[in-house]
Amino acid sequence: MLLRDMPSRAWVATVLQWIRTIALATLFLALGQVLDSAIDGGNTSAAMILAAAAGGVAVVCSGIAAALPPRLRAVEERLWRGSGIRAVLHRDPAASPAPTTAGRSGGAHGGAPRGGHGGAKPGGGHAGARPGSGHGGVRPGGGEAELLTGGVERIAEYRAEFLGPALAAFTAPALVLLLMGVLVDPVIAVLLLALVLLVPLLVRFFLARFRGPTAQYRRLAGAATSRFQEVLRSLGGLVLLGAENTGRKTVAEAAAALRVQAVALLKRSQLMILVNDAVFSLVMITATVALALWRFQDGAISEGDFLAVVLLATLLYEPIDKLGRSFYVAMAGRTQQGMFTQTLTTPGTTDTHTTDTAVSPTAGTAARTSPVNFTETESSGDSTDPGHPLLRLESLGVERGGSSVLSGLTLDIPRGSTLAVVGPSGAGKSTVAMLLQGLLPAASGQLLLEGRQADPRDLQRAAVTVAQKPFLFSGTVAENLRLARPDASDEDLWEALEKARLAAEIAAKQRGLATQVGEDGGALSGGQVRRLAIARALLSDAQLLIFDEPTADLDRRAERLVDESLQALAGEHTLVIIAHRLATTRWADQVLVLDSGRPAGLGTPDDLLQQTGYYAEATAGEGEHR
Ligand SMILES: Nc1ncnc2c1ncn2[C@@H]1O[C@H](COP(=O)(O)OP(=O)(O)OP(=O)(O)O)[C@@H](O)[C@H]1O
Repeated sequence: MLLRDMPSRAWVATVLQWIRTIALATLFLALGQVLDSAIDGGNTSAAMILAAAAGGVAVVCSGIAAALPPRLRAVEERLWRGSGIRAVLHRDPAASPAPTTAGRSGGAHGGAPRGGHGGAKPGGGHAGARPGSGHGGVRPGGGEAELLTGGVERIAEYRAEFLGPALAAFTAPALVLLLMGVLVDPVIAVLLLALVLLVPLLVRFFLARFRGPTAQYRRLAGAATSRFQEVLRSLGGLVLLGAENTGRKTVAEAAAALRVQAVALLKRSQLMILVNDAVFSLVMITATVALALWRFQDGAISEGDFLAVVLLATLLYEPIDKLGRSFYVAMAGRTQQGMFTQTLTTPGTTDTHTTDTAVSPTAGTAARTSPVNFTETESSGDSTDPGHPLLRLESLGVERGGSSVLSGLTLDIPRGSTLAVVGPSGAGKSTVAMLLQGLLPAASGQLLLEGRQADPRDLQRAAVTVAQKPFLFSGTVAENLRLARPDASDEDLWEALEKARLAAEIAAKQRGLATQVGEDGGALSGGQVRRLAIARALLSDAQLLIFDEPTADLDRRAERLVDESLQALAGEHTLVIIAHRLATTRWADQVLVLDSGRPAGLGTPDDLLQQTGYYAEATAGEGEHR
């Protein structure tokens, strides 16, 4: 357990602690010799020099061993947080960076995360890139935000500051007892060994007792953060509705639940400290003194040996002492590490269309316990099979919340074609988008990607969704674009902007690609934000680009520009456009009309306009309102 999680650099602290233990044992043995020599009237100087030297080594090793973990902790924090952020980013179809090659400091299993791809499932239902949600989709959910902040700190503390010293502390008794057995008295050493062997049993007992409450505490902390974020995000709406108190109550309830769990956890911690200090150390010292007295009275050991044995015993309860002091660090760190790996890198849950590495879908237990186990897989991005349409849907059905929301959907989406999906509210348009992006499973029928049965991971890699309100990070235009391809040159960025019909407007800005934008767009208009998201999606090299109501809430001019930018992609890219405004579907190759979860029409815009039905009626209605 310890070894698997331990970063390789933490071994330095472990080795230093081992040297310190041997030095301290040497010091105690030398002090025993000093006492014996003093009693016998012999020369004590050699033993005193040895004691002083050993003491010096112990002090130096302790100093270095104490200085190392905080540095390692900073490295671990950076790597884990980087890995988590990348996993979240990769979930956003419009923000899927190609892999970087950040450093790797770990051993075979326990290394720090490297810049690979974390699979990421829509975090606890809050953060997924739900195409129809109208949100950017990249924001981490509350639980994930908690993981990426406090969680990462706990993980780094556990891996960098607990594991190395803990391993040293747990193995130190073996060294001490060996020295005691060889140099003082094997009988005392063997009997104390029996007592020391109780430690692993105690550790198991407490681990089992703490695991549940710690995990529960972390879950509640995540839920509280999530509620808080939700309330913050919807504060404006809540105020308008006069419902601030509801928001306040929600947060207060989550905080109260967290408080109760925190108190329960503290109580258990106190119990642990009591067991450590009052029981184990007392038992250990009493037993050692009793054994030493017994052996001394039998004449088996000298006064000096007696002193050495008692002093050496103080090194024996180091493991339980360490455990008592840092138990919470270990439990919190392990729990967070497990949650981090599950939430941000669970195999088979996401990782969009990335171009060269991905989480192994078959990753085993080791992979699930550490986000470092990214395996290289082949890109699915470029493989094309001209014999098949890019996507084929055969009698597809989808269920949500236990009810059928889509059924009997059959259609082909050829490579380079544009499909517009239209229909009244609740017809199932977003459901189709989620299905095509691998975010919802098919309940019936089949979905073929290039002629092969597509599983959600294939679809997540192949498709990218540009959400209705794309999320921009605080940073420059270039930084926001490079989320999709970190190694893109400025030329690549301009090319993508050109295709998205945004290049001229960015070039006209004083700072060009270095123009600062923010979460709300900053220097950009709503339409420009959407075209920036289109450019970002283009940079990702996805096979399928899904646009979720790309022109919703835009004025006519902005709508026209976004529409032009989409048209410019037609033919070269495979597009699926979820459209409210039918004007944006006029140039589509085929239009799918949905009604109450069933296909109510499929054809070219012209064909559908000739027929009576939703498409013709809604198009006419739109014309009247313009
Ligand atoms: N999370 C969910 N759980 C259960 N049912 C859902 C869920 N989300 C949507 N639905 C239902 O699925 C059906 C299709 O919803 P969907 O969001 O795909 O419609 P839509 O055409 O995109 O609607 P809109 O234009 O209003 O966004 C609706 O009946 C809706 O109530």
